[in-house]
Amino acid sequence: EGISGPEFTLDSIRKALIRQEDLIVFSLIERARFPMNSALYNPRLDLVPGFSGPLVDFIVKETETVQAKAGRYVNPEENPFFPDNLPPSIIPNYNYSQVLHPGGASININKAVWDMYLNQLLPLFVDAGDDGNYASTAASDLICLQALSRRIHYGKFVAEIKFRDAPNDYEPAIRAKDTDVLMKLLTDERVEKMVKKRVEKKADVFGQDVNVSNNADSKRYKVDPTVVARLYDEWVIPLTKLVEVEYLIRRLD
Ligand SMILES: C=C(O[C@@H]1C=C(C(=O)O)C=C[C@H]1O)C(=O)O
Repeated sequence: EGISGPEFTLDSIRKALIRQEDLIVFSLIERARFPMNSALYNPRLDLVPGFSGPLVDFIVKETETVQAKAGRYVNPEENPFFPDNLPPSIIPNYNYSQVLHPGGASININKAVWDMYLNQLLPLFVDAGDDGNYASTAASDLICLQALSRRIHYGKFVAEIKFRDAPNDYEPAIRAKDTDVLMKLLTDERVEKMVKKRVEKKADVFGQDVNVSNNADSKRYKVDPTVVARLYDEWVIPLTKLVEVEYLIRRLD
C-alpha cells in the first residue's frame, strides 16, 4: 500500500485511493446503524463537566491525544482535527520516507472536512432520532472522519507525483501563483468519472443484505449509493483537488 520506496508512481497512488474507498463506504454503513443522536453535536448541552463544547469534540480531542502519543501524526498521511496543543509522540520514531516537500507537508484542511461531514453529509444518510449511544456513535464518526481526511490529504502525494512527472508544465503556473491553471493541469475528468461510478457500485455491493438463499428481495440499502456518489462528486474530489493546489502552490518555496 505504498507511497514509500520505489513504488511512488501515480498508478500506485491511485491504487491506494481505490483501496481507501472501501473503508470510507464501510464506515458510513457503520455510522448508519445509529440514528442522528444530535445531542452529541450540541455545543450548548454541557454534557462533560469541565469541558466546554459538544461531546463529539471532547471524544475526538481525547482520542487524538492518545493517538498522538502513540505516534499517529508522525505519519505524513495522517492529520489531526484538533492540532492545537497535541502532545508529541512518546514512542521511538518510525522512519517514514519523506517524499513530500516540507512546505506542503503541514497543509491541514480538516476544518472543512469536519464541517462537510457533520453539517452536510450526516443528515443525508442517518435516520432522525436518539438512542443514547453517544460514545459509540462518536467513535463511528471519528472512523469516517479519519478515513475521509486521509483520502483528501492524499492529494499531497498525488500533487507531488504529478509535479515530478511534468515539472516543466507546472513550474510556470506555480511561479505565477495561478491556481486556475494548476487546477486545470491536475484535473483528469476520465478518472473522476470512474471514481464516482466505482464508489456508487461499492455502496451498492457492500450495503446489501447477504442471504444464503438467493431470493431477489427488494433491495434496501444501508447507505444510499447515490449519496456516496454525491459525497465524492461534491466534496471528496473537490477537497482532494484543493489540497493538490495548496500543495503545488508551495512546491517551489
Ligand atoms: C487524485 C487525482 O487528481 C484529481 C482528483 C481526482 C480524485 O479526487 O479522485 C481524480 C482525478 C483528478 O482530477 C488523480 O489524478 O488521481
